[in-house]
Amino acid sequence: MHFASQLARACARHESLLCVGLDPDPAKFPAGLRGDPSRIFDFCARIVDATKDLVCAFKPQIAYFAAHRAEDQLEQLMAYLRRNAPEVPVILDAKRGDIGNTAEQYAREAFERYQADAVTLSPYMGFDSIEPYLKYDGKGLILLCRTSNPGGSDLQFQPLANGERLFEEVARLAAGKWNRDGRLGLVVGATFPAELARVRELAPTLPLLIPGVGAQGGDAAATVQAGWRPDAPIIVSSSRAVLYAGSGEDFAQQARTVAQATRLELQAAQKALPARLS
Ligand SMILES: O=c1ccn([C@@H]2O[C@H](COP(=O)(O)O)[C@@H](O)[C@H]2O)c(=O)[nH]1
Repeated sequence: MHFASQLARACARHESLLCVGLDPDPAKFPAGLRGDPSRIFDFCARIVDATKDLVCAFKPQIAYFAAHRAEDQLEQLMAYLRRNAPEVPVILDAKRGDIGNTAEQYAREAFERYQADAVTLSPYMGFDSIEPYLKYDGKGLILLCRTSNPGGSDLQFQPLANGERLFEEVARLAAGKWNRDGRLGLVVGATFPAELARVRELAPTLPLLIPGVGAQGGDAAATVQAGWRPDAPIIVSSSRAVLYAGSGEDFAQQARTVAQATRLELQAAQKALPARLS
């Protein structure tokens, strides 16, 4: 199934715009698992079980697995997600970007090895670095546009000859000539609601993956206001605030409590939108 359809179904079925980011850091694990990289899968599986009915997507971040030589546990987690939460699309956060023949290998990694439904990519090497991923039918490609970190402005805010800023050009390309079969989306940080609104203007229907609520301090209500429209999906991602909500035996229950609160905050913001927007 097409990534956009999977996402729309999961959003509707779970009445949720929330994505839980799976960034497993053994140093932050609860007592009993703490400091043990061989328990990465176990930790993530408990979080998945506790939140799978509350989310529109999961987003494992590949670095947290690779850094601990735990790619096998990422494979195990992807298989677990397919078995236990088949209705929830999985976005592999890998931020890949390279020349075509290397990109082919990264695409194979994301879509064949890990069987992700979508992958995050850096667009700064141009369209030929994106093209190999398009060979995988139905898969979503989510391009970095206006990232959530303060240093994102260093390059993404650079003005171009036409007066627009670089992130605006990325949004235009993704909504226009690069979006050959409607499978592109954009990453925009919740920490910059004004730019989020600008990206929504330039890319009125593209799915936006929005990290930055929770630990980075982005405002959930402002995010919905700036980015969500009924025909314009947003995927609001939170990792640490959910994963490490508790450090005791009840950590998964604590994660659920925070995920549920964030989901409800996003729902309330949807309902508060003026009728002309919703
Ligand atoms: O602009 C971006 C793009 C990606 N990320 C990733 O999202 C999560 C955020 O984690 P939190 O704990 O919720 O802050 C993490 O995996 C980043 O690599 C981002 O933060 N900003």
